[in-house]
Amino acid sequence: MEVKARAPGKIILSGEHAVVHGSTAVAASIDLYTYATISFPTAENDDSLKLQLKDVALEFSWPIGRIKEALSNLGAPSSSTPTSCSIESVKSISALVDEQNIPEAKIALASGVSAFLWLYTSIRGFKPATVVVTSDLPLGSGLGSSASFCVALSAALLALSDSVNVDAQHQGWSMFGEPDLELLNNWAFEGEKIIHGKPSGIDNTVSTYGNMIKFRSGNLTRITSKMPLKMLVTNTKVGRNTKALVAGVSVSERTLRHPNAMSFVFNAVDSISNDLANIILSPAPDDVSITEKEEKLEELMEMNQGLLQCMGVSHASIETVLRTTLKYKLASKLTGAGGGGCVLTLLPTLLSGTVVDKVIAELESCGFQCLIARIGGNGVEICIGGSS
Ligand SMILES: Nc1ncnc2c1ncn2[C@@H]1O[C@H](COP(=O)(O)OP(=O)(O)O)[C@@H](O)[C@H]1O
Ligand SMILES: C[C@@](O)(CCOP(=O)(O)O)CC(=O)O
Ligand SMILES: [Mg+2]
Repeated sequence: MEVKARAPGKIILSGEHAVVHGSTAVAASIDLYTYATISFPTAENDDSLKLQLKDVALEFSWPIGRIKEALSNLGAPSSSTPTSCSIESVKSISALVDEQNIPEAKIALASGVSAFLWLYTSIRGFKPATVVVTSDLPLGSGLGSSASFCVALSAALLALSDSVNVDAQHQGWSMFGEPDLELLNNWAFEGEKIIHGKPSGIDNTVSTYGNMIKFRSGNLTRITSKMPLKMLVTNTKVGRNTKALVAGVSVSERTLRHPNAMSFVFNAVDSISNDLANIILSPAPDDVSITEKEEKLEELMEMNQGLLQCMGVSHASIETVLRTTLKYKLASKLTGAGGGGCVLTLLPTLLSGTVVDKVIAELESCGFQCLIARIGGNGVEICIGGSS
């Protein structure tokens, strides 16, 4: 028996960082996924929990007895009640992760491994299994790999519990029902907290529900775009860590130093996100109105980028992408935590394919990697039997 879940990555069209401080943000799922597969030991004597992270070529194995000993305070698992990892459990889990000697160059992965251990033991308890994770997403680049990792794991784990309804006879990928999605999203948020420190919840929510959402203070509004939206995603390949950008060096510290100024910045972002959502939601019956709306979106993206710069999360590589796309009269903004990572560029409907090819060629000549993301699409899905 094998259970496989997949959860999409995301782009944030407007409002990253400010959303952590209570502003509205708009995000959409993209057709790049993280997959989590759980299978059970065949050998009777295999009493261990194994985690294989294929993208980073790392494998971990813990004897179940060792996990039980470290997390003896946990009690019976309660998959229907998402629970935060206590300070005491954080310490015990860190000890379990430290014992695995992750190479220094890959130490950023330790938080993901900790999130895995918390989700696994809280939802499934102390049972042996092998969990394999693979992803289409670049890790740590602003496309929400951490959230899709937590959503895919929560989905696969919950599918094996009594807390959700899954149709074991269904062939191929299937979606969860509404109450199950809420439970799964809340669990994924607990994992995302371990990776990010202080997440807003937008990434796990859009990965869970898919399509496009407006998000503010933990509440989501689903939105359906009334216009075609094509985005070029440029990965600067400059690595960074969301936790550090959210909490440490930049936004939160700047907010402490300049609370009034930053509250105006966050309010401006809130208005930009609401305006952006209204434009996307209003009907566009012909090419002229689509072009008008695209011009307004471009302006809002540029304004949002200016405010992200103001928050201190831009980067020289991001500025290079902005300058390059501007040469072709295209508007761009960073997406996700910034500090490197990915940049979004709106590709207007009437833009010729030749211009798109030229801008991509110029960006790639700078060492960046471009992709055109399909926006929207399903959120998390499950496949029992693992044939897909
Ligand atoms: N496929 C994966 N395999 C292992 N760890 C992952 C995977 N996807 C995400 N992670 C965890 O999430 C972290 C990256 O999250 P983050 O810094 O928030 O960037 P982003 O969410 O933009 O990709 C990684 O360092 C790792 O801990
Ligand atoms: C910066 C932030 O708004 C988005 C982070 O996205 P990512 O981890 O960089 O993909 C943080 C959050 O909302 O939790
Ligand atoms: Mg993340």
